[in-house]
Amino acid sequence: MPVSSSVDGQRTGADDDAGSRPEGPALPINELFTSLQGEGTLAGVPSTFVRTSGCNLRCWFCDSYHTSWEPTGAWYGVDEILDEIDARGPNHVVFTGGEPLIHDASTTLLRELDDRGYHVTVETNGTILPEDDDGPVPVDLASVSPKLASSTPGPERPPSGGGDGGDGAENVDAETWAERHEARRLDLDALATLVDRYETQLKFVVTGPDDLPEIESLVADVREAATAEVRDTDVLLMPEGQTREELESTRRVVADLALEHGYRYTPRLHVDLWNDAPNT
Ligand SMILES: C[S@@+](CC[C@H](N)C(=O)[O-])C[C@H]1O[C@@H](n2cnc3c(N)ncnc32)[C@H](O)[C@@H]1O
Ligand SMILES: Nc1nc2[nH]cc(C(=O)O)c2c(=O)[nH]1
Ligand code: SF4
Ligand SMILES: [Mg+2]
Repeated sequence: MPVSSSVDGQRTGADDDAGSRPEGPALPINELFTSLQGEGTLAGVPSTFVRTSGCNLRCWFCDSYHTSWEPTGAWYGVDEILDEIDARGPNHVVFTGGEPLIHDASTTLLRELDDRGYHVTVETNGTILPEDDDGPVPVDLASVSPKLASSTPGPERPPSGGGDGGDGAENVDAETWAERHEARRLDLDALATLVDRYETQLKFVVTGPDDLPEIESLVADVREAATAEVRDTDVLLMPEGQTREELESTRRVVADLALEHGYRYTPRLHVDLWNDAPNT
């Protein structure tokens, strides 16, 4: 089984409560664990996962909604997070969330990880760039998952966990969040910049064949806007599903779509192995 740690939400208050937030660069951490990378081109590689709380989007299917609009966990100093990563074996680190790049201290952590020689994958929705006043930060693999129209929540597709949109920072109703999600979910300039700066995989969550026209049109737009090449095998189709049972009904359909369009298929290895258990 994957190994979780003391940085797994035992402290209280994933908010700005000065009493629980350490001085200096810090991140609200939902979970920190060691597992096999379950998704994408590095699937199967032992990796330390750092999952932050909070997100700028509200995908109805989010498998990590507890980090995004029901934030749990606590603030940890970047130094504490680095100590925990150093104490584990893997050279591969996966920085995820929530949306990890909404936090100012994400760039501090990423620069430190680069200095220490880790291979770092950033799992991001592609709406925010990993950069600060000192410029772009080093990332070994940008694992970008642009969100399609089929991710937008609505009355018939309420967000997982029934979240009403409260994200710890401000409380707005579900309808407002649906509008915000729709307005924010795609930023072509940010996607093109990620492709130009980093080794990038575009990892789409596919709910069914109706998603393919939007994927094809978005990939064409990114190719047009970016200078770097986007190969068909850099485009990954990932079946939507938080549980083995859900994946059972989507993965064959999505695998066939990948074959048909020449894109790459990615499994959700961790779901196959450990279903929807936390810290996996
Ligand atoms: C929880 S997100 C965190 C990183 C970032 N916010 C993002 O969306 O890319 C991690 C990965 O899980 C994917 N994901 C979330 N819910 C999913 C689901 N129900 N089925 C398949 N993939 C899902 C996301 O698209 C993303 O690739
Ligand atoms: N094993 C495992 N692999 C993953 N790859 C990306 C994940 C994520 O939630 O970002 C993830 C995850 O939650 N678990
Ligand atoms: S972008 Fe979507 S999938 Fe990623 S954490 Fe936010 S709500 Fe979840
Ligand atoms: Mg996950």
